[in-house]
Amino acid sequence: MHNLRQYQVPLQKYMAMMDLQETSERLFYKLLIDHVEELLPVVYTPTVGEACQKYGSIFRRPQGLFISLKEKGKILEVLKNWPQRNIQVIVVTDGERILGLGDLGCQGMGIPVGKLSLYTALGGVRPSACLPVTIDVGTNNENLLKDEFYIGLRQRRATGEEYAEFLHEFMTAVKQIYGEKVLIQFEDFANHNAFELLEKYGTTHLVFNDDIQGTASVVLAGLIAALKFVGGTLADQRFLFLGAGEAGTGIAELMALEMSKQTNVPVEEARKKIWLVDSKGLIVNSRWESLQHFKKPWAHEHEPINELVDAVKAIKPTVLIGTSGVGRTFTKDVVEAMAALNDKPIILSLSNPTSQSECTAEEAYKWSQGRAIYASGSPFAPIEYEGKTLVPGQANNAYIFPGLGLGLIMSGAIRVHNDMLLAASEALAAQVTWENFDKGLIYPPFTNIRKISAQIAADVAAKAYELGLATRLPQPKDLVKYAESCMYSPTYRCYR
Ligand SMILES: O=C([O-])CC(=O)C(=O)O
Ligand SMILES: [Mg+2]
Repeated sequence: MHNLRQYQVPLQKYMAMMDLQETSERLFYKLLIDHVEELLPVVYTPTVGEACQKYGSIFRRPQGLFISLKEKGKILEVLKNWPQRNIQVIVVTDGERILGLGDLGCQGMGIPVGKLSLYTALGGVRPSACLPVTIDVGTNNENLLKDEFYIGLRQRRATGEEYAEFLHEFMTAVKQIYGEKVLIQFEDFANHNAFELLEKYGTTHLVFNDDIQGTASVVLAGLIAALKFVGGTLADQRFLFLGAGEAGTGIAELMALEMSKQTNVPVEEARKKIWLVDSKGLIVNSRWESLQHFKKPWAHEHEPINELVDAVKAIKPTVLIGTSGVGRTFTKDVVEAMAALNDKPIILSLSNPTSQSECTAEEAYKWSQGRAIYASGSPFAPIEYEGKTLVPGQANNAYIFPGLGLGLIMSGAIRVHNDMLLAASEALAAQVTWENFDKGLIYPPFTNIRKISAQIAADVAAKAYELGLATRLPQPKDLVKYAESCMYSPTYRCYR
């Protein structure tokens, strides 16, 4: 740690950590686990974003498996080149929508690598059971196509049937070589592929889209925790989203599902409490014809509104959620409008990395006179406000996917079910204490994350058994203990 702390620049720390992962995996994980709050922002959001942007020029080793269009027809053989055979989790991207940074082509590899290191550090999945994959079908990023250090195919993205066939070959090969119980996490695909892939493979593979489902589960957990302390139910809230992509519609759907369960109303009814704004304004019925299919459930009856601030004033939300991938969109007048409507406005600015955050923690507190309940996707430092220290929480997927993945693996689950996501949310929310909330937190600190992951894993596994989706029989008696016993730990012997 002393060594690492010599570096002032986050990207240098990142490179030093990547070198360490290569040369001494155990030490890498030992550091990451023992200093999780300090090192998470280095190996993961936000620094991983910059690393992906510069991936070609800081390239040292492949780190994961690149599967390019040139290997069409041979994907099974390519998978066999990977030195490990006993794979339990694959994180795969095609690099088209890396965080809120857009198309980074095959430089998106930083994301599967980073996410899988968290599977190990936070969720205890053995490093050798993790396989990072980047599918290279080209890039539409002109700067990368011209960049002499770009490491991927220099062609525009394959689309349509060519893309679908290539992905299908990959999905088929993965099941053939690793079996039915390998978990495939889709990460940072563009909207136009993400929803379809999840739907298409959800019935044949153990798949999970972190941007749609992981984000949803984390945000729902934060809201359940917040309501535990401020009072009220989900159904009492009015929600407004800026951004109607994977994260926005994913969160909205999971919340509607939870509301429908809590209050026994049909999910279509619950959806009416949730409003979304996209780049063309409030999503309303009159836009129906031109809406992408995943936005259609959110079109309600209202006159068109273009500006977010006007939508806030018209809809009067109690909760405002930013998932647009565009930074600085929660402007002063937007936050002030939320603060005028609510005693304790809940404001979540979820876009990543930090540069894309809808507003900073300081802005949310300052513009709401310290009243906002705020969390962000990328971390912000604590803020002093009128003598009180307010600690912004991090509403990041990293709270959920490692524990969820462990739960799926340890129960031998063969499909992911929405009820498992709800179980994960409730398990996470249950870990938030009054002491956390008093500081402004709607998530527990990351320092206890391995315990939290074990709890999430146990509850997810319990749900898998209940739903008849678990294949590891008989069911272990104490699932928390069992989860803990399954977790990889980078231990060192003590010789004196
Ligand atoms: O990586 C993160 O911090 C969360 C995430 O999945 C994304 O922003 O796409
Ligand atoms: Mg992502």
